[in-house]
Amino acid sequence: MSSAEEYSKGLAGIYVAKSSICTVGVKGAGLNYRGYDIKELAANSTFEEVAFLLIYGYLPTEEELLGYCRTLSSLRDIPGALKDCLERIPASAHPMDVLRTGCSILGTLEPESPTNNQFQIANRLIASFGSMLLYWHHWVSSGKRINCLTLAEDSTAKHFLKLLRYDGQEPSALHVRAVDVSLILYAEHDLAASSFAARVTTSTLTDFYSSICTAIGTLRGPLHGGANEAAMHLLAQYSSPDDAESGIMKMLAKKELIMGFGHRVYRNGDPRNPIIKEWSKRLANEQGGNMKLFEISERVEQVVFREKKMFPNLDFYSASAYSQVGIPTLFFTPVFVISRTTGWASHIIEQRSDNKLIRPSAIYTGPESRPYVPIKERKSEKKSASL
Ligand SMILES: CC(=O)SCCNC(=O)CCNC(=O)[C@H](O)C(C)(C)COP(=O)(O)OP(=O)(O)OC[C@H]1O[C@@H](n2cnc3c(N)ncnc32)[C@H](O)[C@@H]1OP(=O)(O)O
Ligand SMILES: O=C([O-])CC(=O)C(=O)O
Repeated sequence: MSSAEEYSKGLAGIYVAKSSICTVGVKGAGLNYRGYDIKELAANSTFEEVAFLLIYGYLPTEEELLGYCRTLSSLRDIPGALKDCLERIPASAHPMDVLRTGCSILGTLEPESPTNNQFQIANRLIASFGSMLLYWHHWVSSGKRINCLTLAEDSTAKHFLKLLRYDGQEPSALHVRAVDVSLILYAEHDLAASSFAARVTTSTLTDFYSSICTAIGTLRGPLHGGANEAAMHLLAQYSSPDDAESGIMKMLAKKELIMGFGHRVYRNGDPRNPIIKEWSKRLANEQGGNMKLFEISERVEQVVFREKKMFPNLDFYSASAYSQVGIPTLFFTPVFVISRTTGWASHIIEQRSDNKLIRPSAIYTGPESRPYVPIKERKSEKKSASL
């Protein structure tokens, strides 16, 4: 039993679970998914392979992978009742709220049961989050009811890009692979706030969808997954690397946070950053790429390192990479959802396999015990204008 003296704000440095899913910043192990180095996975595997690895615990054979890809393809369409609900969500809604809501509605239509188990729901959500988002997007932006199915052999990345553009054109192989690699990088990160939140929810023995809704809501904030969107808003303000340098210097002088920098666990760099940065540069060098955006990003990286010795996390160069493949800024964090559902699912499955209610304690700092004051004898203690 730990004591009040061992309290750690934000649970920093506190171990609260045993997990066999992933290592983050462990000396000598860096970032591994079930023992496999992220660099090797990003260079050689596909998102579907990594999803299988995380959910089922081992790398699939060729035949198993083929079967898994077929399963995901068969789960991409969404029920009519869900489409009806999506059509009622306003165009002004944040796309993360659309996914959180879509997940919740699917949970009412296809609830967890012995015939719809945790593995089936995990795959259903991985396969259909892109469909939910883009069905809503095309409806609210142009009144179009899209067909959420693309070719059976399309990967998750290709399905997403095809539905996003919906112009009948094939997305380039480079764009598809860039998104595929980013999905691999985003898939899992041990007890990041959203996965921890999912485990807390799971620990009450609730249903699978509730845990995923919790995780989406937690990922949405700019200190976590929402940082990729926030980083893009920041970069978009600058017209040149010099302009970016003076803007960042002003922010640092005011002690403002630079989104996409810093990390709770990594102290000397995020191992995913060089990989996504290389992809962002590669996209910038291609026809239609945005070299200026890459150069602005690189200058921001140099200035933040020079001034604060802080390094970019995965969210920073994901912003310029996603922007260059034509993903709208507001969809950056939803793409993170599609990928991280694999990690969340593996945490939900693991938590359930050896469950204990997660219920830590707080150090009480409120008033001493005091007598109840009858309402007629009370004087207002109001401190702020809002009630
Ligand atoms: C995929 C992901 O979710 S990765 C994380 C994405 N989030 C972001 O990029 C948001 C920006 N970054 C941050 O806010 C933080 O670095 C976090 C939330 C990621 C980690 O936070 P913590 O581990 O609590 O670090 P903490 O806030 O204690 O930072 C230590 C110091 O560095 C400063 N610092 C940390 N990150 C930043 C930043 N991005 N910009 C400016 N200063 C920063 C803090 O203000 C703090 O300064 P202080 O000691 O003078 O108070
Ligand atoms: O681990 C964290 O705190 C955040 C992070 O990098 C991730 O979720 O990928």
